[in-house]
Formats: sequence, structure tokens, C-alpha cells
Amino acid sequence: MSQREQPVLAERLGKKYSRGWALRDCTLEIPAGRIVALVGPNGAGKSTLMGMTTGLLRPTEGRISVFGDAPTGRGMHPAVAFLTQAKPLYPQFTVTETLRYGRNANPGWDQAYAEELVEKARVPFAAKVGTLSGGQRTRVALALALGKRPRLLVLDEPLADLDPLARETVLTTLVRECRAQGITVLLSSHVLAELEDVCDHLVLLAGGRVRLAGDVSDLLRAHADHRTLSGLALAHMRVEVAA
Ligand SMILES: Nc1ncnc2c1ncn2[C@@H]1O[C@H](COP(=O)(O)OP(=O)(O)OP(=O)(O)O)[C@@H](O)[C@H]1O
Repeated sequence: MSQREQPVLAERLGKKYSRGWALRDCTLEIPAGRIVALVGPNGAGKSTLMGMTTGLLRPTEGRISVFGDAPTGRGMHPAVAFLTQAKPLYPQFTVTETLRYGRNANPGWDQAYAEELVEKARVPFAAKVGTLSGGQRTRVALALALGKRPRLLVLDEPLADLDPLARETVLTTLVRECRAQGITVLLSSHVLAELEDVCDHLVLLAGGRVRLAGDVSDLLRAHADHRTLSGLALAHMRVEVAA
């Protein structure tokens, strides 16, 4: 696979903030077409890694390549869409205006696809974003992210404020769309059980370092005392936090 097709390659990547190192010596790859679980205890460095993957944060040391490009830290890579728990949508915009903003901001914008996602979610186009429920806002944010037609979708705890039913619906939609479109996904969540049937690759961070990374099936074969992604991840987190 050429560098241009490889979603993410990080080599000895590190990020230091004023309070110290948030991520250190991080070498990993995010393989194309996978749905990758990014897990780890609070403060492990997940958001920091995602920030450097999207191009919004500049590394302090090491290298990261996103589809062959070195992110600048000044703006989002054009092939990457990013969705966080905060979902920074303008509350005064209607859903239609929000999609118009997406169209103006993104050269590869697919209006028909974005509208289809909003229609499937049964969110009224005329409603102001500030009046929508958390679940509806997430569906609009997802339409905004996928309408960009990204090759890599980075999701930082995007479901955290949703009820269990809404979480399930959004996650199912997300996985169905990403698998159908061949989009690589990097998804962080503290709810390990819900990553179980969704993710086929795992990256576990703790204390700013990569502690476990690889295809879930390979990792489970290598750690035969665990049968599930969540069991394996939880056991590793316990060891790392205790250390
Ligand atoms: N802008 C910042 N300035 C200073 N320190 C920061 C900044 N952002 C993150 N940190 C620190 O870097 C470390 C890693 O934070 P990060 O948010 O990447 O972890 P995380 O794994 O996403 O955590 P959580 O699961 O709690 O969201 C933490 O110690 C955090 O306090």
C-alpha cells in the first residue's frame, strides 16, 4: 500500500503541553478500512493522538503521516472528518443552514448524501440546531462529517451524552455507512462493551504510551486467556493503572 493510501502512520510521535508529555514514543498504524477502537484510562492521551491525526495539533517530536501528508497543526486534513462529544454546531443555524455551511466549507461535499442521512434520522430540516435533542444533534453532526466524504473519520467520544438506545442507533448507522463507503474509523470510547461488535482493530493507550495495538482477532489469539475486546482491554488497563 502506498503512503497516499495509508490512513495513518505514526513514528515515535510525541506531544508535550505546558504541564508535561501527554503522548510519547507512539509508533502505530491505522490500517485502511478498519474500525479502530482507541481506548485507555482518563488522561491516557487519546484526544491528543486524535488531535494530531486530524491535523489540528502539531507534534512536539516524531512524525505522523496522514494519507502521505504531514499534518501542519493549523487545520483539518481534507480527507479527514472529526466529530467530538462537543459537536460544535451553531445553535442558531437551522439544519438546512448547517448543511449549507458544510457545502461551503468542503470542496468534496455531497449534499444529496448529507440530506439523506438527515432524512433517515427524521430530523426536521427547518429546526434550529439549538432546539434539537442530543441524539438529533449527533445525527446532524454525523451528516456534516460524512457529507464531507472523508476517507478517515475520527470520533472522540461522540456518543457520550446519548441514552443507550440513541447510542445504539447512532453507532449502527455510523458503522453501516462507514463500512459501505470504505471509510476508516478511529473511535474513542470508555464504554468498552459497545465497541465489541463494531471494532476490528484496537489501540490501547495508558500514561501517554501505546500499550497494545493490532487487529482484534490477532490480539485475542495472542492473549488466549481473553475472549473479548473489552475483557482484553480492561485487563491491560488494570495492569497499567496499577503499575
Ligand atoms: N491543552 C492542554 N494543555 C495542557 N495539558 C493538556 C492539554 N490537553 C491535554 N492535556 C493533558 O495531556 C494529558 C492527556 O490528555 P488527553 O485529553 O489527550 O487524554 P484522554 O485520553 O483523551 O483523556 P480522557 O479519557 O479523560 O478524555 C492529560 O494529562 C491532560 O491533562
